Amino acid sequence: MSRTSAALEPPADAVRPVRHPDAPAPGELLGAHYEHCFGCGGGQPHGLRLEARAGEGVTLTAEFTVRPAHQGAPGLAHGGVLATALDETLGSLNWLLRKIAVTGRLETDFVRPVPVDTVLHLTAEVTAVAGRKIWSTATGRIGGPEGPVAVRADALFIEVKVEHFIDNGRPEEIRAAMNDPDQSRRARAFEVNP
Ligand SMILES: CCCCCCCCCC(=O)SCCNC(=O)CCNC(=O)[C@H](O)C(C)(C)COP(=O)(O)OP(=O)(O)OC[C@H]1O[C@@H](n2cnc3c(N)ncnc32)[C@H](O)[C@@H]1OP(=O)(O)O
Repeated sequence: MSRTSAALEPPADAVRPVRHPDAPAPGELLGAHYEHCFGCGGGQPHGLRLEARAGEGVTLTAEFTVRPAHQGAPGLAHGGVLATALDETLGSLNWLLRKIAVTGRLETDFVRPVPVDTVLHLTAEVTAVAGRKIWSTATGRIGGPEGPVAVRADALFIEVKVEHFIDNGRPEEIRAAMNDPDQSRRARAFEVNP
């Protein structure tokens, strides 16, 4: 299978990622970073409700159960939904670095069809960092954490300042997120150091 594009090959001067000292302990559930996130929030009726758990180093595991609302072909997960699960999993890794970053590029291989009711078992890790760029990779398996690979992705995240969201997001949601009395939830909505 073809490997990814040149933009997803870290340069020679890229460095190994460093887990932030305040990152959640290995095994700890990350929880939703924002209630209305389609990938992980509980406030989206048809959202993925993906659950990610910190791993060792800058790695994590995640699970997503394909529901009927996630179909593309009859009885099968939509490819865009699977890409969303990969994007959410990869995006969650940045919480272990305590960096605010958005997806710049996401390249996905769809290896096997994923039926409704299947649990997709994901693993992900940051592979390299250079300046504002963060390279990461994820794999999704079915039939169990050691089952056959169904999807995989490589990605480049770009670190941004919190103003990225404040300046570009719809004011209504930005205001609501910033006025959340819970400081930790307020911070996590934008993945900012609390
Ligand atoms: C907040 C919490 C999130 C928690 C998890 C959520 C998981 C889901 C994650 C997402 O889905 S985030 C939403 C989807 N992504 C976006 O909406 C991003 C939209 N794009 C942008 O806002 C800008 O294009 C971006 C911030 C990514 C880059 O713009 P900048 O003006 O800041 O950067 P610039 O264009 O100067 O590029 C900086 C470097 O990155 C490189 N780069 C930027 N975009 C790239 C790209 N798409 N592909 C490859 N390289 C890219 C660029 O070539 C350059 O490399 P060099 O430094 O080596 O010159």
